[in-house]
Amino acid sequence: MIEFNNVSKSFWTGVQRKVILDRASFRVEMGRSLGILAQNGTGKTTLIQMMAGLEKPDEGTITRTCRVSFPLGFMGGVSRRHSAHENSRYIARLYGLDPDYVESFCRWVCDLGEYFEMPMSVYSSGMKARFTFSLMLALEFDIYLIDEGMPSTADVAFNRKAGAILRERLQKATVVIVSHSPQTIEKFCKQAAVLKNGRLYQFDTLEEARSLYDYA
Ligand SMILES: Nc1ncnc2c1ncn2[C@@H]1O[C@H](COP(=O)(O)OP(=O)(O)OP(=O)(O)O)[C@@H](O)[C@H]1O
Repeated sequence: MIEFNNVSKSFWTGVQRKVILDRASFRVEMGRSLGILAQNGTGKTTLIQMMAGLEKPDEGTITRTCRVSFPLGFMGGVSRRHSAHENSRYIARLYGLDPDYVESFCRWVCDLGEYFEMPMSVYSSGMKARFTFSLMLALEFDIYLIDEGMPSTADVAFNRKAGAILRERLQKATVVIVSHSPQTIEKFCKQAAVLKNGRLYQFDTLEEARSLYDYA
């Protein structure tokens, strides 16, 4: 479970205060994947980073009682000077997992060919996205955090493979996806919420969430 209790978060831009959350309280329960709809620039990334513990709230508390992933696409902990091969083994050791398993899983999922042995600094953004996505799937989490759906890669074969693995993983794990697109959310979640004006409005169905979202 991830619980937000009276959480506020805002940024001072030098001109105005940009409010992301205003004393918001809500829960993400295990086994109930949640899609959060929000317009661009309203705080999707900030919210998911708070869930992961990468961004601190200004006020209130965030409690995690299970294994919560880093957000999909997050490059922290990955060294650009090292290859995907080295990074996957290193991260496996940090998480107490078998480096051979994590390396071979990532090698298979991201399908980078000879680039798997080259420093990540030479990867394209699509290659980096493929590697961090495969790494997230290789590690065992109870809740997976995903910012804007699948990695931004034009590689159709990868998208299909990664999507299939994610759907299989979701039979046991829970996912939180933040997106501006209801189409992205409906692929993975039945329950949905809308982030708007510093509040998170939770609904039982995506249709209900959509009616508030479309009204905006
Ligand atoms: N450190 C910061 N200082 C000032 N403003 C910030 C900071 N971080 C984020 N913001 C602003 O807060 C708002 C929310 O940012 P965030 O990246 O969470 O939004 P988002 O919904 O993920 O955006 P997008 O859809 O464009 O990726 C944006 O207006 C952004 O410019």
